[in-house]
Amino acid sequence: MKEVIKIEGGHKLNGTVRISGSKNATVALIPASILANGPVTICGVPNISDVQALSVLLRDLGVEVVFKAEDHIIIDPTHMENKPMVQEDVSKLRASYYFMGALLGKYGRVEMKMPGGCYLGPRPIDLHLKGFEALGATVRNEHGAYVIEAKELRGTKIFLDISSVGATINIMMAAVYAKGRTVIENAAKEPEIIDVATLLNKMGAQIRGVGTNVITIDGVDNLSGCFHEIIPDRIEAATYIVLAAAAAEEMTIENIIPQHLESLLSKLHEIGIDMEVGVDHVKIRHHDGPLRATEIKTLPYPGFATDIQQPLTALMTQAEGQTVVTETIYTERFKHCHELNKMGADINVMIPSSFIKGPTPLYGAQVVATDLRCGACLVIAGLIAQGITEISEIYHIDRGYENLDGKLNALGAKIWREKKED
Ligand SMILES: CC(=O)N[C@H]1[C@@H](OP(=O)(O)OP(=O)(O)OC[C@H]2O[C@@H](n3ccc(=O)[nH]c3=O)[C@H](O)[C@@H]2O)O[C@H](CO)[C@@H](O)[C@@H]1O
Ligand SMILES: C=C(OP(=O)(O)O)C(=O)O
Repeated sequence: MKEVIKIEGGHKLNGTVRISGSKNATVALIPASILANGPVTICGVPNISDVQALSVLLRDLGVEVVFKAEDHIIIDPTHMENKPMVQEDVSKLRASYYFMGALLGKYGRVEMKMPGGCYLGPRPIDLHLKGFEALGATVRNEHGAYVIEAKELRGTKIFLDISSVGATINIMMAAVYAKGRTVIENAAKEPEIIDVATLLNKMGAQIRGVGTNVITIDGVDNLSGCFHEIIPDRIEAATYIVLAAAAAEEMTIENIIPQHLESLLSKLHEIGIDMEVGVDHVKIRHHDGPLRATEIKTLPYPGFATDIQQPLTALMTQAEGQTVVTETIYTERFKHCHELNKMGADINVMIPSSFIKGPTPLYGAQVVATDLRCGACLVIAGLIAQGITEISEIYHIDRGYENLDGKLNALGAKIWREKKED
């Protein structure tokens, strides 16, 4: 039996939605916790399947994991054992690659295969591996698994050819116990990287420069347990903001950091969305009259996030004129366009761009969540479509959106899950 999400479109949304802790921060904070030599408590942990998958990986390594209250997790690595990572669990998500940096940093050895996660075109990890090698590790491939080992990790200067989020975090984790100083140049600047460095510094690490493109890590001998609260999820926030712009009368999105969303908010202002930005919330009101088409180019933070272009595409089907989305991070990240066309959209993809002609009415159809943010895009399209939309492959959506159906139904949407024969 497989599960699908069904949405009856056309219901106007009203009310307030609270944004959960950041998926992309959480999935790095959890592996980073094993670098401590005592229990780490993290609060604001979203209830998503990526977190469940990571807790299985932790328990495989003998780490004690306790879920407390609603959103607290206690991770105690005191009795952990470094052994090869179980492939089936590793391939469930992208972020399992953070165990490479964390285990290498703590034990000088890690053995695991390629991580999973959304297929957005090729997603190599060469920059992570080059970074580990620069720190003194050897990397070899044994029967399809990476074996990364080092007698001693030594600080050095590492220039990233691409400012990769994953490579920046992974090298930072591998370097916290290295001898001497590591400098990462052309480092990524995403807010989730700052969150991970904040956790590591609370444990006792010496990391400076996060949020700029030069990060300096001075190796230390010991890291201790600590308490940390995760930043709000800027991609979940963006999804609900776009969804409100598409389908709400009046909706407030709360528990957000508006500075993390500036590239989106300025784009929404440009296309004519009526919004009020507060210290920790955004209020969106129904827009009378046509939205303006625009041009969007995805870029590393603080530029327009690639994870947001897919949800935004659903809204842009309702704008007057032609919107052009150009992907510079994952040039093949356009599968959602094909699904939207099944619902009546008029989108032409010529990699690395999509050309969205609007406005086009959307109609309920059977569509596939080919990846996480494609799923978010189809949910938004389903909310404004006439009739019923059925979305399959929804395990992608559950990787990154906490209680999506509950949050939307509380706002007045009609969304539910059904089991179907395979
Ligand atoms: C768990 C997590 O945080 N996922 C996010 C993270 O993914 P992830 O960390 O995998 O993305 P990266 O920032 O590493 O990727 C950026 C670009 O660099 C390339 N690259 C990356 C590493 C490498 O070794 N070699 C290489 O060529 C990638 O193919 C891509 O074109 O950042 C992406 C870009 O903001 C987001 O879409 C993902 O949601
Ligand atoms: C691509 C994403 O996730 P991951 O890197 O975990 O596959 C995403 O969050 O949009």
